[in-house]
Amino acid sequence: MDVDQRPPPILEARRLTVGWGGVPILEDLYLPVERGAVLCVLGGSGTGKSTLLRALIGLDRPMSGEVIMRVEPDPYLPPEAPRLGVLFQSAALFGSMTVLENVALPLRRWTDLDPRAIETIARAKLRLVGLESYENHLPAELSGGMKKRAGIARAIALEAPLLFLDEPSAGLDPVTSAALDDLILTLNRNLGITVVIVTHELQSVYRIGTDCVLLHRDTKGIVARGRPTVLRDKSKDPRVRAFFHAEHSLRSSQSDAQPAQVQP
Ligand SMILES: Nc1ncnc2c1ncn2[C@@H]1O[C@H](COP(=O)(O)OP(=O)(O)OP(=O)(O)O)[C@@H](O)[C@H]1O
Repeated sequence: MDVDQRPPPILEARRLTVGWGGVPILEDLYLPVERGAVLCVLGGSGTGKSTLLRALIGLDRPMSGEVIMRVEPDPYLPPEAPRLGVLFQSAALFGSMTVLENVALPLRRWTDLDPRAIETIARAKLRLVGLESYENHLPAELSGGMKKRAGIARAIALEAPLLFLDEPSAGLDPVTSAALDDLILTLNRNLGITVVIVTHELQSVYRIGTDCVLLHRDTKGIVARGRPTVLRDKSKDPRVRAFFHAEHSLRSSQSDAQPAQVQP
């Protein structure tokens, strides 16, 4: 018998049911996330991608099931400090603080480093995301893409090994969006950060995704899982083909069959 030599998943949702007001949106989900993956969560509008993300990061309590996160404790942080980073669609920067202060915030909250050390670390994170010249700007003075970069710098300020991104390219032009993809790849490949990303942008999925799950309203679950280009090219499932090829709409759930935006 083969013995599975792979390390256990860094994140594992087991028998997870999530929903609102007692009504399940996704039921009995099993979702392991491999260490080092860039997992794209895909699905039509309203299939529960954001709801799932909120449960995975512990922001909302699932109706049932559990989420197991296997990350090493950081000896320099208190045990209750977050070990995951999150970038919401809005980037959620504090408008009255400079970019540097925004990035320094988690360090001020969770470490007892002196202010100069905190500034040094925050500057290093800004350099990593290409915003070193903007540390004294206010968020309102940044473009959409820069705000996302600042949000990512803050999300990784505490060296989180897991990063969750909710539609990072929303509202960005294709060039800015591609540059953001490059940054996500750098974080993944150079720093080893595991990424879970909700996105509608298929070009981005093909560029950065090592793995993806396709959610579907009919089954309230995952209808396909695998490497995005493999699902696109090999799947015979009409729901998967509809999503990746925009060939036909689904008989049973019209809105769910809307394909992701395919750029030329
Ligand atoms: N705060 C909320 N309260 C009640 N219902 C909600 C809430 N947020 C989402 N829902 C419902 O849960 C379902 C799934 O929504 P969710 O935002 O998770 O889907 P999604 O796949 O992320 O959609 P989209 O791609 O349009 O962002 C929808 O029917 C939505 O109306």
